[in-house]
Amino acid sequence: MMNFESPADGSALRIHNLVKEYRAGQPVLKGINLEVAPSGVTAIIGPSGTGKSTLIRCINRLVDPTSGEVWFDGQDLAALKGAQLRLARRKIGMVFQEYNLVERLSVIENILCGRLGYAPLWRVWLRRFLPEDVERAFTLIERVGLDESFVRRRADQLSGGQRQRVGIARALMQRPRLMLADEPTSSLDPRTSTEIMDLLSELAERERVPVVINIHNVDLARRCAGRIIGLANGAVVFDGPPEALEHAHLVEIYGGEGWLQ
Ligand SMILES: Nc1ncnc2c1ncn2[C@@H]1O[C@H](COP(=O)(O)OP(=O)(O)OP(=O)(O)O)[C@@H](O)[C@H]1O
Repeated sequence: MMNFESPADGSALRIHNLVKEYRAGQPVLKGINLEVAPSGVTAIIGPSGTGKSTLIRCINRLVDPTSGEVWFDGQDLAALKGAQLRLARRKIGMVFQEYNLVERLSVIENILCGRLGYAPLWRVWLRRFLPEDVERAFTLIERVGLDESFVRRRADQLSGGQRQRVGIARALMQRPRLMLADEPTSSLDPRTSTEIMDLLSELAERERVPVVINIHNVDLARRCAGRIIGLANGAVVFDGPPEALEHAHLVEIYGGEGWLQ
């Protein structure tokens, strides 16, 4: 078998022959092979139910792959367990469609939650964060386009776009080596979706972190990603820059023709 142990070849992530079956004999992912460069935005597009979320979640092990390898930072994430998996996971920031904020906590506390994987339990329990973590949380509030007036606002008082900005800041708080975003704009209006995608793309460059995003909106994927991966029926059917994504590819990915006219 080929061995993809090291990212010394310049990839941040290498996925080899990844298979996921929720039911035995019915693979949702049918042997995915992918490499993600250490910078830039990669968008995964494809019809509903084709396995985009499953793919993203197999990377950080919110879903356990059935077989295959996920090489990241010198380790096969698919093979890790317990403490090793927790350590590896904290290097991967995750942004969710429904934000996954703690509603009754303030913006700053939600952002500081990004450090939970690093802090000893007693600090978490007493909510005593290190001054440098608090300072970084303040910096990130501005970096994601909010201002200091948001610091003490509770998460349940925010709009969808503001919540997603907090979700992104929380992921960045981990100082991640890779960011995953699972349909981060699906609950947002078109203008806010564009702003959030532009923000992710700007942060990918500024924070020098590769970002992999599942997204339904092909126009937004084209606008913000340097690379598009088209999934259909659990397999990669397109992999290239936005300029190379043509009508025929969209027909292959989504099927049919009428919707494209
Ligand atoms: N926990 C689960 N148990 C069983 N089947 C699941 C589970 N999660 C997802 N599936 C199935 O796996 C397939 C792929 O789902 P997945 O959510 O990965 O697709 P997707 O491309 O992200 O879809 P969408 O764009 O609608 O979110 C679907 O048929 C779905 O019903």
